[in-house]
Parts: sequence; structure tokens; C-alpha cells
Amino acid sequence: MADSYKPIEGGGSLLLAWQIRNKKVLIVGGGNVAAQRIVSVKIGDAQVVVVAPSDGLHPEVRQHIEHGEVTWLDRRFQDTDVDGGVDMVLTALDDHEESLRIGHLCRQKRIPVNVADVPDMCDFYFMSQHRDGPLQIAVSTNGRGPKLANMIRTTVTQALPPNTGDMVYYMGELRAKVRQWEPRIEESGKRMGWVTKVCEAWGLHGMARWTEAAAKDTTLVDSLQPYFVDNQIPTLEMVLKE
Ligand SMILES: C[C@@]1(CC(=O)O)C2=NC(=C\c3[nH]c(c(CCC(=O)O)c3CC(=O)O)Cc3[nH]c(c(CC(=O)O)c3CCC(=O)O)/C=C3\N/C(=C\2)[C@@H](CCC(=O)O)[C@]3(C)CC(=O)O)/[C@H]1CCC(=O)O
Ligand SMILES: NC(=O)c1ccc[n+]([C@@H]2O[C@H](COP(=O)([O-])OP(=O)(O)OC[C@H]3O[C@@H](n4cnc5c(N)ncnc54)[C@H](O)[C@@H]3O)[C@@H](O)[C@H]2O)c1
Repeated sequence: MADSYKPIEGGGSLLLAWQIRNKKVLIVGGGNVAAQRIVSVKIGDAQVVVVAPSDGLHPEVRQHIEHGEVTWLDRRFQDTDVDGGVDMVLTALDDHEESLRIGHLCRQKRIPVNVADVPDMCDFYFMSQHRDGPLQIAVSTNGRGPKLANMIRTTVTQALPPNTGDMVYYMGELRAKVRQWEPRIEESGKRMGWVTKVCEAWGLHGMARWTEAAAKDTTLVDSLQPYFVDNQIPTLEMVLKE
């Protein structure tokens, strides 16, 4: 009998939105790349320790230290820095041998590590990112072309309506209301079916118009309740009262 499902092709990466809140992240180095890494992990509300001597500290890294956004150890890396429950290590050093050594140490201790510029030593890669409120778009070329990842990401994001981040925000509001309107776990199918059909009926550009209106009229989300209760999909015109 022929196989029913397509064989899985390997060679890719596992793509996830890692929930890193309050996790301990150690960043080794305090230069330009460290400055970018700090932004990436602090957006996820991680607890960050930076170990780097004061000479060679990038002004942006210095500012994060001064604002108390990261803890700073003013010295070179010591092996014990990865002890005490560190969840992730990011190296951003201008010393290749030391980067490799730290990478191996983390592997030995089974701590996920990214070694800047040494893909073979990375347990995970960073991706080209676009953020707009709760919307997060990331592009990976699996290490084959970081600049190309940047260009693909720019092209993708330019194709979106300008208020897509707000749209995601209001979709979250609507989904929270829907769970209030029908809290029963066993009605999850009704909730999911209705939300999906509304999205499909209005399309991305319709959702953008609804978002614009919802930002001005705080009753708009609640006005969808009767349609949900009756399991009806209103047209955008009905909802916007045009
Ligand atoms: C996404 C982004 C995040 C970030 O790191 O901030 C990122 N690189 C970015 C930019 C960038 N990096 C480099 C250039 C110069 C042009 C070019 O080479 O294309 C540019 C372009 C620029 O600066 O505009 C040089 C470079 N990068 C790596 C090597 C080592 C090697 O390839 O061996 C070399 C030296 C190569 C050499 O010596 O020739 C390796 C990695 N870089 C990755 C991520 C991972 C794979 C991601 C993927 O491909 O999907 C990986 C594997 C590991 C990692 O670092 O996690 C960020 C996008 C910024 C944005 O979106 O604006
Ligand atoms: N993946 C990427 O996207 C990407 C992009 C640019 C550069 N890089 C690579 O990342 C690395 C870092 O680049 P950068 O521009 O941030 O360099 P940088 O020279 O600005 O910073 C290096 C930092 O490491 C610190 N340092 C050196 N030895 C140390 C040690 N033993 N312990 C603690 N800190 C130490 C220095 O004091 C300095 O703060 C380089 O290898 C560079 O080629 C990667």
C-alpha cells in the first residue's frame, strides 16, 4: 500500500517562539553584537548578565547597564560564570579561540549556546526580525545567507498593511472576549470555527479596516457578541455600519 503521508525531509531547524521570561541568560562580550543580543533577549523579559571588561564596552551596552536592564560583571569570562542555573549563553567575543572554548564548555554542561560567527558551535541561530507590537516575524536562511534573510524579511513586511501590529493586538482582544462569551472548554470548536471564519471572510485588508475602526470606537469588539452567539459571520459592512 502506498504511504498516505509525505516523507519528512530533514536538514532544517526547529522554529519556536521561546518564552524566555525570567530565564537566566549570560552574554559574554560587550561590543556591537552583544548590544543587539541584549535587545533580543530583553524583549523576551529574560534576566541578563553581561560579562565583559569595561574597555571595549559599546555605548549602547553601557546604557543598558546604567539603566539597570542588565547585570554587569566588569571582567573577562570565567568558567564558573555558566554555573548556578544559567539557561542560555550567548558569546559575542572578538577572541575566536575563547569563543570556541566557551562553546565547548556549554555543550559539556548541556546549556544552549550561540557562538557569534561560529555556526557549527551554535545550538540555535538568531533570525532576521521584524517586530510591531505583538506581531513577530522572523526569517531564517539556516545560516546560508544572513544578508539575504534581512532582504527577504524587509520584502515580506513591506507587503503587509501598515497597522498589522495593531491588528494582532485587537485580534487578541477579540479572542479574549470570545472566551468570555463562551467559556466552556467543550465549546472550543465553536470559538475556533467562528474566529477562523471571520478572519477568512474579512481578509487581511478587511481586518486592517476593522482595526482602524476598533481603535476609534471601543464598543466595536463587544458589538460582535450577538453574531458569535448566533454563530453568524457578519460582513465587514454590517459591523462598521456602513
Ligand atoms: C539574523 C541575524 C541576527 C543577528 O545575528 O543579529 C544574523 N546575522 C545577521 C546579519 C549579518 N551577519 C553577517 C552579515 C554580513 C553579510 C553576510 O554574510 O550575509 C550580516 C548582514 C548585515 O550585517 O546586515 C555575518 C555573519 N553571520 C554569520 C556569520 C558566520 C558564518 O556564516 O559562517 C557571518 C560572517 C560571514 C563571513 O565571515 O563571511 C552567522 C550567523 N548569522 C546569523 C544571524 C545566523 C544565521 C541566520 C540566517 O542565515 O538565517 C548565524 C548562522 C549565527 C548567529 O549569529 O545566530 C542578522 C540579520 C540582521 C537583520 O535582519 O538586519
Ligand atoms: N552573527 C552576526 O550577525 C555577526 C555580525 C557582526 C559580527 N559578528 C562577530 O561577532 C563577534 C563580536 O563582534 P563585535 O562587533 O561585537 O566585536 P567587538 O570587538 O565590538 O566586541 C567584542 C567584545 O568582547 C569582549 N571580550 C573579549 N574577550 C573577552 C573575554 N575573554 N571575556 C569577556 N569579554 C571579552 C571585548 O571586551 C568586547 O566588549 C566577532 O567574532 C564578529 O566577527 C557576528
